[in-house]
Amino acid sequence: MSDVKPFLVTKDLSIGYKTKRTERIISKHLNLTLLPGQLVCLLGSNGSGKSTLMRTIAGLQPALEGTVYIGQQLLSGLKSAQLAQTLSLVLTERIEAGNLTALEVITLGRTPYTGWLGALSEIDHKKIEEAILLANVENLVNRKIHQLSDGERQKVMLARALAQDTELILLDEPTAHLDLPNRVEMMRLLHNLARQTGKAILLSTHELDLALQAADILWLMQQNGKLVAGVPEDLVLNGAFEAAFEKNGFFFDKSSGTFNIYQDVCTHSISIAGDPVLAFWTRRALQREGFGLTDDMNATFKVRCDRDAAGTTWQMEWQQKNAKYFTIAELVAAIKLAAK
Ligand SMILES: Nc1ncnc2c1ncn2[C@@H]1O[C@H](COP(=O)(O)OP(=O)(O)OP(=O)(O)O)[C@@H](O)[C@H]1O
Repeated sequence: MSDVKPFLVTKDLSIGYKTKRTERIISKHLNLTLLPGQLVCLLGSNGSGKSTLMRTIAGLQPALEGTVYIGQQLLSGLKSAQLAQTLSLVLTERIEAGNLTALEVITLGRTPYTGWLGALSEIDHKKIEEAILLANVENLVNRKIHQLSDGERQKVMLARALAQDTELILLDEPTAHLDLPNRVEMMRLLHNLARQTGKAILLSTHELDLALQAADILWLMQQNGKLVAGVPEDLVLNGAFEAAFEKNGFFFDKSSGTFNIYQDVCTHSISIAGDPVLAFWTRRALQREGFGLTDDMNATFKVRCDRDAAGTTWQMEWQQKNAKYFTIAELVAAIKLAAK
């Protein structure tokens, strides 16, 4: 057994909403652990309870039952100043930062140590500088926060959390509003940060692909209210990942690690061999057309794709016939014709 001390532990935690008359349990019996240096992605379909769990862990809403330990201490016993030195929370909503510059917002991350408008010590300055470098926002520090793009502001808010220098960082949908390159960059940044700094990072996201690649551990909120935790690849192979997002009209393709919106509608089967990149994109085009793909040697159409200095070719065999094509468009057109 490892003797690494977790930064976060939940014991038999129930999360949800309570009024005088009603209680709505979103998830219960949550026994979760977050270790130093771990990047954990919290995934689940809309309304499954991700924000509720994040808010409960951050102490923004009470647990219905059970306990949350931050470090070795009970969350409910921590004073807000102590909590702010242990846990930082980055939300997606636009913050009201008036006319502040990015540097001033990042500096606010030191408030738990300096007090409101307190003088900055040498350590504070050092932590702010480190945070700016880690979050890669050197070029933004003198800009007004309200003049930044969503992606730029999101990185500044991460820098503020880093300046707060807590063991635990919680981020609610940090990639919302970002374009694809910035989503990839943010995930890579968070992945590297966990590794470099030993902080534990928990983020909720709808970026299934990126989470599968970047997370050390996934927390999957299932449709039945249960939460399954594990290494991404294990959750894919044991079907838990697929089950969390089960819906009619698409399925998770374990062989490519992507959700597939197409369903086989054609009875003919096709096998594809050869160059793996060409095979991948050929498969995509054929699935869109509704063809079933197989590894079976007895497939109706056998395609072999190759790439060399002369270019790309698709060789197809069917019913003792043989033909060669030079684009996917030509291949698909030929198969559609032959399959009629
Ligand atoms: N203040 C509230 N009072 C009662 N129920 C609430 C409250 N806020 C959220 N809920 C309900 O709790 C459930 C979980 O909501 P939550 O916002 O945690 O889901 P989520 O996984 O973050 O969703 P999304 O992916 O859409 O952001 C939902 O059914 C929601 O309607």
